[in-house]
Amino acid sequence: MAQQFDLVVIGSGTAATVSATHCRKAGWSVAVVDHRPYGGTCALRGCDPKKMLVAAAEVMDGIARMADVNVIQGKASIDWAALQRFKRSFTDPVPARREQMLQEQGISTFHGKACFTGIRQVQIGAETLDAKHIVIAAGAEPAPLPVDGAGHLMLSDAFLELETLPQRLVFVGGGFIGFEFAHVAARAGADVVILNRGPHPLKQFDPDLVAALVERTQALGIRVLCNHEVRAVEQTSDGYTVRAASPDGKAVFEAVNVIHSGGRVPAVSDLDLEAANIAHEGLRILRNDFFQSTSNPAVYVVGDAGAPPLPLTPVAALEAGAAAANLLEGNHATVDYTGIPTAVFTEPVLARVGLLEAEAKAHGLRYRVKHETVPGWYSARRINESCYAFKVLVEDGSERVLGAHVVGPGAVEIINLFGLAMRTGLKATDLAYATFTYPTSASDLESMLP
Ligand SMILES: Cc1cc2nc3c(=O)[nH]c(=O)nc-3n(C[C@H](O)[C@H](O)[C@H](O)COP(=O)(O)OP(=O)(O)OC[C@H]3O[C@@H](n4cnc5c(N)ncnc54)[C@H](O)[C@@H]3O)c2cc1C
Ligand SMILES: NC(=O)c1ccc[n+]([C@@H]2O[C@H](COP(=O)([O-])OP(=O)(O)OC[C@H]3O[C@@H](n4cnc5c(N)ncnc54)[C@H](O)[C@@H]3O)[C@@H](O)[C@H]2O)c1
Repeated sequence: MAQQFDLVVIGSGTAATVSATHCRKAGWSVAVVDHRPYGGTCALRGCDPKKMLVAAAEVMDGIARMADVNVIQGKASIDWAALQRFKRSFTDPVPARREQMLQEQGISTFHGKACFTGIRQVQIGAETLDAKHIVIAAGAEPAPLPVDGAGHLMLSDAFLELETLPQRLVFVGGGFIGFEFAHVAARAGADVVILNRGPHPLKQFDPDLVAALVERTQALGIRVLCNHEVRAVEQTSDGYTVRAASPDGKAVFEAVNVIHSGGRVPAVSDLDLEAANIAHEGLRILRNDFFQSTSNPAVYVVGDAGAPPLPLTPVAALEAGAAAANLLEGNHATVDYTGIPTAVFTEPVLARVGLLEAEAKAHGLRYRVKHETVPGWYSARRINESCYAFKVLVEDGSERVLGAHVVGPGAVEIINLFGLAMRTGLKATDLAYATFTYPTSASDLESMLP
């Protein structure tokens, strides 16, 4: 006999938790299902564990910068096993706590892989759930790469769990994961190569600031090779051989581990979307502005599973909140993606909010721009940081901030302030009026305005 619910949510990550708890608070009967430990990518296999590892890299970088000016004497090193234990002190309790939190609210929790067996029906192993509504919050997974021996690629989940750090690593892809993990691994003493298919690594970011970060990355001993498309990974007696197509023909690299950092796609291929008449183009479910399937009105799709414009945790939460409001009160809530910041947690951080200069040009906007490289500014000098640059675009007439881009100390918090301005309609003149404590990264902001 099928169990009946007002709402079944597939996933237990950020998007799932937000939509499930909102609907439960309104009195709906709600079920959540996940086939992996409860908590989702951000808390267990993404943002949070990654930034625990970054914490050690930050300290190592600070020591290296101060040692360069003879302020720090002696050597420090990362004890990788201890770092992993420290990380697990955060991640290990997450699944039980998340499931308990849901259950305490009266949400039923299921374990197993869900797939559709009807318009409003989901199967989990031997259990059948009938639902008035279903939210797909199944997240994303590493993209299948057309690489011979792709099965040898280590996934980001496994990298974050490594008990010992291999001495030689190759990253397949120069995006978020490649750069963030490479910066951690290099600070922990590994020999690291990033191979990127196209000419532009981190292509979502300002190319001038990416160039500054690449220079800083290479100064750490990390080799960043563009126009290197990985074609094959072969197992050897002590690791792997990586073969890539390169401008010079073929390039060959040896590594103990080869890590997949070549992009992620919505994790919807096992859901049997056809069984529920859910229209899709490839792995992109067709949804309207209210996050509802265009072909099955009982189904909403949110977070990474819906291929959002920015596959980030805060976006998953925003979409799930809007979808829950639409489920409860009828379709009315959309998400404004303006002014949502994003950052690459290298050391130093590269961050962005709003439009790239090329996008502002393509939109035909009239703007002025200030782009400077400022390692001489006090915030950078104080910590002997050589990489500090920014680019800020302000629209002529309206004085709206169109886009802001920073690489360097405090970049992420500066970008958060620009994001606040963009989301709340503060003008560049308002930002200039603000008075921040000195000397801080925020107090650099005024000098960044064009
Ligand atoms: C290494 C890494 C680092 C990241 N760092 C950041 C960062 O610093 N900042 C940031 O904002 N974003 C970061 N992200 C992205 C962020 O983690 C995601 O955008 C966010 O977690 C998406 O949340 P979600 O709820 O949509 O999906 P998820 O959190 O991925 O949850 C989906 C859940 O659904 C489950 N599931 C899937 N299919 C089924 C099924 N058929 N049946 C049952 N359960 C199923 C999965 O097991 C998973 O638990 C990072 C991602 C990675 C991989
Ligand atoms: N700080 C953050 O917010 C953060 C951190 C990590 C991951 N994430 C999320 O995870 C997603 C996936 O991250 P990612 O780094 O895997 O993807 P990405 O899209 O950022 O970068 C993938 C890169 O791999 C390259 N590539 C693909 N196939 C290749 C091949 N065969 N050889 C060489 N290069 C190849 C692509 O050209 C691209 O530059 C991100 O889009 C982001 O949404 C976010």
